[in-house]
Amino acid sequence: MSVRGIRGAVTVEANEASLISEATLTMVREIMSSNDIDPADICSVLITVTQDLDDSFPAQAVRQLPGWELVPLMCALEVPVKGSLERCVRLMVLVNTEKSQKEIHHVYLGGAQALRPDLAKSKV
Ligand SMILES: C=C(O[C@@H]1C=C(C(=O)O)C=C[C@H]1O)C(=O)O
Repeated sequence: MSVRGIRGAVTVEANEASLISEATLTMVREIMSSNDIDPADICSVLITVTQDLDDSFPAQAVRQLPGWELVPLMCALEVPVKGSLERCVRLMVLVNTEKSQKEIHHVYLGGAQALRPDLAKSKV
């Protein structure tokens, strides 16, 4: 068993709490299903948001998912690099798994696919 990191990123249509929650949960569900993860095996989750998303804490939505009550969550601001992708929620999930690094599926959705086209396309 090793600790592996799984990355996710998704863009949000507008700075509204419901849209931030919806996009974040879509990304979380896709990470969980494509990597066959049980929330009890998650060590922690770091969520970053770009500065233009200030209508809610995405962690509050994630915590409502069944089985996620004890998963340690943390939100932070993404590095505000000039000209970088707007309205983006990023995730780093640390999980205990038997999978190798190559077997991990990272999830880039919507406009965030442009961040890592190499990962967005590949399903190892
Ligand atoms: C390219 C991304 O955006 C930024 C750059 C990263 C990188 O170069 O690896 C990782 C996270 C972000 O700080 C991404 O989210 O993948």
